[in-house]
Amino acid sequence: MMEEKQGSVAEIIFHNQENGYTIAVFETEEEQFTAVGSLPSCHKGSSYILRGQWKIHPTYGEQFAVSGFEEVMPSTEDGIQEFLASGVLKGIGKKTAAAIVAKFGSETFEIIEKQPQKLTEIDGIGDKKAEAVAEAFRSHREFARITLYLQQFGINADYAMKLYRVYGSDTITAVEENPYRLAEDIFGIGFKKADKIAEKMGIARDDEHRIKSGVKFTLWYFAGEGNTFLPQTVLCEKAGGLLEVESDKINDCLVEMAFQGDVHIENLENRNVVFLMTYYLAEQNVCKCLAAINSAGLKAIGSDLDSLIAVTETESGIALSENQKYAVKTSLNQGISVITGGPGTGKTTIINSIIKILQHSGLKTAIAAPTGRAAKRITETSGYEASTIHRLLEYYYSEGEDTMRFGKTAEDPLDYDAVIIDEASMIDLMLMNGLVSAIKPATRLILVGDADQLPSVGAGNVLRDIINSEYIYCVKLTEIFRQAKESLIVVNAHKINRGEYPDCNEKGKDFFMMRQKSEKDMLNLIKDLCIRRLPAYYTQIMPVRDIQILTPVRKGLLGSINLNRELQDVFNPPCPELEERKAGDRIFREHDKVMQIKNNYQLKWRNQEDFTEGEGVFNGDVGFINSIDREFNEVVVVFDECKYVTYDFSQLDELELAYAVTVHKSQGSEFPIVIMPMSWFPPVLATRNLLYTGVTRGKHAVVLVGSENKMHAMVDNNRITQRYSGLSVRLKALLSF
Ligand SMILES: Nc1ncnc2c1ncn2[C@@H]1O[C@H](COP(=O)(O)OP(=O)(O)OP(=O)(O)O)[C@@H](O)[C@H]1O
Repeated sequence: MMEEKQGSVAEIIFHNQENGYTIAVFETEEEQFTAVGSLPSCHKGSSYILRGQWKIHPTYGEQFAVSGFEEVMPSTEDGIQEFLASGVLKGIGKKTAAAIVAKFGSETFEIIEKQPQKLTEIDGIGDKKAEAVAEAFRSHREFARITLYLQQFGINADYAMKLYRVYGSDTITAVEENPYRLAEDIFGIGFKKADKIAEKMGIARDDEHRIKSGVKFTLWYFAGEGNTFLPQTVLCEKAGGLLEVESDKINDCLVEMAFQGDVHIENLENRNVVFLMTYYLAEQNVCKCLAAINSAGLKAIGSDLDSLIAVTETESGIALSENQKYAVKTSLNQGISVITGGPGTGKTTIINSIIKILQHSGLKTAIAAPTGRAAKRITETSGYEASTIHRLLEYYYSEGEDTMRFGKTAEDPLDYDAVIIDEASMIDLMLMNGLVSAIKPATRLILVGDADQLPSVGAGNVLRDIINSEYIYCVKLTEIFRQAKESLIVVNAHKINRGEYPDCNEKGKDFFMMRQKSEKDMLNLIKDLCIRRLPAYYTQIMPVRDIQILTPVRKGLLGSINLNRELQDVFNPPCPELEERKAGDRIFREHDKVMQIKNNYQLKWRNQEDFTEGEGVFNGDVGFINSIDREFNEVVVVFDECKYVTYDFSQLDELELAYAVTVHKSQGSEFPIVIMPMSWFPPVLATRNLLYTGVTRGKHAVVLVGSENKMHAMVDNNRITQRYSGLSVRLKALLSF
């Protein structure tokens, strides 16, 4: 039940300057209690009217959870003095506060706000300090007024602070003029939240700002699903459903948005399509750059290629097949080339050969991959130092723009004669745009990957679009080499890819199917495999680190959320020695295996082995919780066994438990042992493509648990989710030039 309390802060137990989260002891005339919630610029002695309700904390008992508040300015001289000395106004200590109140009494606030020059009558306060005190007081009052105003629209103090940081003293005007602006300007406020605020403000359903914001939200939402544009009819239908307005109104707004440069409308393959401007510009630029790189003259390779290939064959002891030789030659003779093939078809072998030839010819070469895990793997398998594409492009976080930028650009391009990118199927349109912008013509760009893997998480279908366009030379590798043939994982992956059912349970092999009928039995078997059966057979493994459960879905008994809950219980159960922290409906415990689920370019890490430091933790990075500190509200996670990253409790939404992850999230990673449940999953997800991607993540063993029929159904389901992307069409158009 909601209650209201008026009191003052007797003691601050915790206060986070960044988001205002506070735990404080409050005093009213009758009682003392602990209040918890967002109370920005809260100080000892501040008085408030608090709104909220009583909650029981399992460790700390009864607490008042604050949902709204109003600061009450003190009226007595003692109260004013305590306020001034509380630290709210920097530079005023106890002595100065006492002197000010002794001189101006109950008019103190009035003087500070309106006639600050009078403060110079006090010893130790000059003109500059007087103005600074006045400024701090005004902004404190202004923020209190803004917070109070925003509360009526359901905007809590945490968001009020974010708004105030962006709009400053114009916050109220900004919200009143167009609450939908918040969806674009404030991280954490999306269209739906902005729409709720607008509804409380009485803004009409067919208001122009509302429709434009809903259109952008729809385009962003579908970009999140992989699409760089939407056909106009689809956009009108989807945005119309969201906004509950007619298509005509949306079409009218679209025209205006196109004039304002928010969206781009064009006719692509005989239908009108709508792009968010950023994606349109990126697609255009990728085409332009690919055309420039493809047609530029190249620095010559040292001597004739056949003899150079022969040298690398002698060095490696591997005689390349004709197709492999063709791939090597193509990539060295063309501005851009693509080498694609499934597992064990010799991609790494070819990369090694290409690098050697480039080195023999004195050509400077860079090798990179879209993720840190993939880069690490290249370094391990090839012996050449590979980096992430982000690092190659010298990414940094631009404070002013509040976004990530690349240091390497068209103006300051990469200084290499060749750039080799592995795992190219994971590159999305925006990353490709960054990459090709920074590659100067006359550099060879060699894209290596498996086009049959799931496409990139981000928008675009870059590798497949490039291959389908036929604008760029592409070599397809199909032969599986002897050594790779010994692995049933490799052989079965190719079978799955061809639409054939995999062979299971050959003795002494690495690919197994363990049949179970009910989902509950599958779950129990997965747990048993993890804690008992697999560690007993593969005695070298560390189960939590080396066994990875991959599932198509997040929800349901066999979805990643529930699997994580169940596996946390067996791998890392509650224990009095282990600290834990609840975040939403998840519990994080010391030693838990966790995954970062968004790119954070600002998060700092420290390498405890070589004491280097840096910034940036990426979507898909897996680590372990080293410690949880309740006093400082911090969780320390170790990535790659040596990189320590500190998360504030308020950042825990960037982490998820990672005993089980979705196949989509596992792209680019390899795990010693992979377990995949084979149950009924929605057909849009349970595809051949997804099974293939999951199976190819396993290095030493793949165990499928569940129904063979369901596994067969996945192999039969050759549906490839259609992504709207214009890159292929644009590249095709270049063929006629
Ligand atoms: N021409 C060849 N003759 C004999 N063996 C070869 C040849 N090319 C590659 N191999 C061998 O085949 C195996 C797979 O090759 P490689 O690792 O290069 O493939 P890959 O496509 O990179 O595989 P993955 O995608 O699984 O990493 C390796 O053991 C490699 O030594």
